[in-house]
Amino acid sequence: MDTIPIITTSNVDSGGGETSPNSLGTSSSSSYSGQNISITPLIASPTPSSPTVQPKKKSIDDFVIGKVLGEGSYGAVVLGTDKETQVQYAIKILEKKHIIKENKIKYVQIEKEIFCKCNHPNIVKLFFTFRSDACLYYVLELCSQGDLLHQLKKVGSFDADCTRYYIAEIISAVEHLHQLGIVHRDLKPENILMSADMHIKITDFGTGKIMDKPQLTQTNSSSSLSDSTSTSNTTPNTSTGNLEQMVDQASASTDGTANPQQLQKTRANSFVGTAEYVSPELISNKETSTDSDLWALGCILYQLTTGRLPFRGKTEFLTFQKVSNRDLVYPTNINPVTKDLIGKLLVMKPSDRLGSLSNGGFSELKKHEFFQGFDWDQLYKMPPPPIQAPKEKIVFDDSSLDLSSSLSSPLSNSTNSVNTLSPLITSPSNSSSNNLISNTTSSGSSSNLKPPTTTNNNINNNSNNTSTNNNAIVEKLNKFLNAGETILEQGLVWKRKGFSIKKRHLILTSTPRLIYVDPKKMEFRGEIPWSNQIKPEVKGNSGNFVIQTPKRKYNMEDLDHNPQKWVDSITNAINNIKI
Ligand SMILES: Nc1ncnc2c1ncn2[C@@H]1O[C@H](COP(=O)(O)OP(=O)(O)OP(=O)(O)O)[C@@H](O)[C@H]1O
Repeated sequence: MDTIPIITTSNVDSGGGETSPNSLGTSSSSSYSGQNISITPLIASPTPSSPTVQPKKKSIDDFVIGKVLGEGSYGAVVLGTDKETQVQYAIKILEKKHIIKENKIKYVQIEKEIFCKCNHPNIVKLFFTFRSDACLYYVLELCSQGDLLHQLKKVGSFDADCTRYYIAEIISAVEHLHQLGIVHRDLKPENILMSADMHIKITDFGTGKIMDKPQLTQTNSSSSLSDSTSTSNTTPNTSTGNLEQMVDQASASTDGTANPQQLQKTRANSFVGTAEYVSPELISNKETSTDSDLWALGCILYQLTTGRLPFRGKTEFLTFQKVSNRDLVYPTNINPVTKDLIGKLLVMKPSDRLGSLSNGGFSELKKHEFFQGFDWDQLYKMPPPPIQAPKEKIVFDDSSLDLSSSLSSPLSNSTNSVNTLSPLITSPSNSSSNNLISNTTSSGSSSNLKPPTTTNNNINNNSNNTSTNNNAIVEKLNKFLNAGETILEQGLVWKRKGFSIKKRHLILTSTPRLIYVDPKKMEFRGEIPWSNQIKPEVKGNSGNFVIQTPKRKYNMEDLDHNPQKWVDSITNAINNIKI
């Protein structure tokens, strides 16, 4: 069984939810991964020059909250500017009630512990944590250039220099994790963010695993453990944790859904990351080790080089089958050295993967011909090369063409983490209904859920302007309509209430009614009471709008940055009723 031991670290949030500056500073000039370099100058601008010197306890009131940067399964991430220093951060807001309801306590705790342990220029830094009655806040290093997938999509695939540089940064970060005994378990371009100066920053440790023992390094002068590995001396503690206490306190004041049985189940279940990057050993026997990350690394190298996912079926089940059979097709004109490295990472037997402790470790991986002439010691001093496509187009043999694995396919707009494997493996029929198309549609980016271009039409009539995708969405929304009712406007919005930010599908109906639903679960969440006094108004220029009712103000942000459409549609609906 896949258990997740918890190691209590000295730098984990103090009890009582006090502000807790990350203990990064304890090794501010530490050597990690054997690179004797100072961390501080490498922190991407604009980051605090001295994250350790934070005498004052922080709270959310110390930050000016800006736009929503993204949404994860536990909550939203917003831009936050420290009022005192003007430094910008990404603030992850986790709703306690939601964490409890979704049984995510352990995952939230693991993520925080891993953030606290890490001290590497290519891993997102956690600077502060604090809490309010309703939320937990993680103040993180801001990565303003989106994620690696976003960068890859801009050019299709990376040229050799670019691939080598970014793979080297990923390797350096993964080596650091493994030296700390941390397995990421969900490495993929979406979890690799980009800083303002275009360095990669690995994030999303919610599915990470802290091994009982940190991975021993190879006998190699350039592989000493970093200062921060001293946390490995700490006592494993599987029963209590400050975060748990916090959430327990919260549960006392909510609906008390965090019953022990549920929590135990969550702990016992094993997250497997994302189908396309999952290693064969996880599929066959739910085994996970640092070697699983090497498989994912091979997948990422393939993806950056070719612009395609190495293993991609039309459903998760078919993807798992491809992984299990190592059903891998290379472009006909792939560089043989790159192909060799991919082949040595995508090896079925985990311990035979290049970089595995039993196969030379990271020092051997770094010596591969792919990195010939690459000065690892200079990695953090070199400016990143420009992101560009190779001069020669990547060519696949036509017979191997599987559009579903292409980056340009809408299927690959977003790959979603999946929880447990067993049902998907044993039940193909089940898996086909669980495929990534539906996952992507329900939880994917706004680009997948573009609203129809026309407004004030009966969208249910499937006008010519409406894409197939939109029709499918509208069809799904039909269940929220009353008899004879049609949709006047619909689209994804961020709905803000205090510091709670939720993604909702807002629907204006012909009755008229303004209802909002959970777009992932497709469940009704509420209704904005309609009256002729309702007043919609655009706020600023970043997609925000408010709907003022006699009793309450609803703050929204249109994900397509077209708040005007809501103001127009609502105003039209009011006028039509008046007439
Ligand atoms: N440090 C950051 N800087 C800038 N944007 C960020 C940062 N961290 C997260 N984001 C944005 O917020 C989104 C949500 O991040 P979060 O870590 O909460 O969840 P996730 O990685 O998408 O998925 P999940 O936690 O559900 O597995 C990211 O996809 C990214 O767009």
